[in-house]
Parts: sequence; structure tokens; C-alpha cells
Amino acid sequence: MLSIDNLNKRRGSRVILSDVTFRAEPGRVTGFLGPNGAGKSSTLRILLGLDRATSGSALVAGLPYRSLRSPLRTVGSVLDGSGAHRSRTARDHLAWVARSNGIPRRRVGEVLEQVGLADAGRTRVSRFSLGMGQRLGLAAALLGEPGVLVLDEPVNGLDPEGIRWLRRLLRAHADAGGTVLLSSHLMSEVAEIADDLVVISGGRIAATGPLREITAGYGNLEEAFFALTDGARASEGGHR
Ligand SMILES: Nc1ncnc2c1ncn2[C@@H]1O[C@H](COP(=O)(O)OP(=O)(O)OP(=O)(O)O)[C@@H](O)[C@H]1O
Repeated sequence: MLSIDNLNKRRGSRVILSDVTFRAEPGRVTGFLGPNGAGKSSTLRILLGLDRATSGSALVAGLPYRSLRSPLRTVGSVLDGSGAHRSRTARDHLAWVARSNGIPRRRVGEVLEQVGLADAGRTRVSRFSLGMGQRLGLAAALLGEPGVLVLDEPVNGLDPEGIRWLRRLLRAHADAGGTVLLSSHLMSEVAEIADDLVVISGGRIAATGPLREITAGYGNLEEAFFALTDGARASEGGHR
């Protein structure tokens, strides 16, 4: 479970996040949808302890990330690619992550298999395609068998087969009782996979709820999205 409550973030005089509140529940895939610059990555970075909020709270399984005893066993995340050193092999990178988090080494082979990189374990990361890098990032996220997955724009660089594979993996994770939060600016991807939706625009939440409820009354998610985010922009312009 992920709980974000009244999160505010300022950089100097700029408001990046304003009273951001939402939940991502177990057993559900939650899509975090918003245009470029809306504040998705900023929210996820605070949630994962990589940045501090000006005020408010962001909790993973009831605790701030920095207070988690075994972070990688609680939440797996992929932000900005794999984070692996380019001169390392995929296997070395994962072994290093496993060792530094007290995760048994056997998990390395298991996650390489799970993400479809079993044959690329001894390849240097510098030779990986964008999609392979995404798969490696996901492998690291899965190492500690966490209940929660947080993924920033996970379909970037994946081909259609890769997207379908990821969708199935995330669905299986949620069906097994896991929590999945994935950010995207691609409505079609989110519509295909999310059970619940959090729409953000200009650092403010424009809508939260089951995908079906949010799109009710609109032809599709795209129409709902533009109606909701235009509304949020209009209110920033002083209409409220
Ligand atoms: N390190 C930083 N310093 C200054 N401003 C930043 C920094 N990181 C993000 N911002 C600003 O915060 C706002 C929100 O950016 P953020 O990256 O969270 O959006 P996003 O929804 O993830 O967008 P995208 O889909 O483009 O990744 C933007 O206006 C961005 O310019």
C-alpha cells in the first residue's frame, strides 16, 4: 500500500506539487497519469526517499522509505533506466545489488529469467538496447520479491512484445496481492493496464478513482484526460 497525503514541494518560489493526495492499493494496478512536467517523477522521487517534500507525507507500507528496514524487500522501483554501471555485466550488477541488500544470490538467475534476459546476463550493460535496460531495471526491482512496485514510465523503449510482457507481469503481481504504481504520459498504455487512475496536472491532482469511473461520461480515457487536465490548468489560471 502506498499513501501520499497532502504532499507539497516547492523549489524556490516555484510550486512543483500542491496538496497531492492519493493511495495505491494492494491487488490493484494504479496508473499515475499526467502530461510532461506535471509532477509525476517529483512525487515518485519523494516516495522513494530520493528527495524531500516541503510538507506532507509519502508512505510505503505505512512508513517513510528511509525508515524501511529492508527497502528492496518492501518496494521495488525503476526510475530513469537501470542505474547500472555501463562497464558491468547485467549479472554483476544484479549480484552487487543483491549482496548490498542481503538478498540471496540465487535470485539473480531467477530475475534474469523472469525479465527475459537469461541469455544476456554476461553482456555488458553498455551493449544493451533501451528496452533491455528497462528489463534490467525491472530485474533489480524484483530481486527482493517486494510486495510493492513503483515504476516511472516503464514502457519507454519497450517494443510491442515487451509492452505486452510487462503488462502481464504487472497484472500477475497485482493479482497475487501486490501493489503496482506506474507513471505514464501515454494514455493508451494506462488504459490497457490500470485498475485505478491518479491524474495529475500542474502539480495538482485532477482526479483519482477506478479507471471505469473516471472515464464514465467520456468517450474514452483520452477525452477524460483532456477534460480533467484542462480543468486543472484553468483553475491554476485564477478561475478558482
Ligand atoms: N531538479 C529539479 N530542479 C528544478 N526543477 C525541477 C527539478 N526536477 C523537476 N523540476 C520541475 O518540476 C516540475 C515537475 O517535473 P516532473 O519531472 O516531476 O514531471 P513529470 O510529470 O515526471 O514529467 P515527465 O513526464 O516530463 O517526466 C517541472 O516543472 C520540472 O521542470
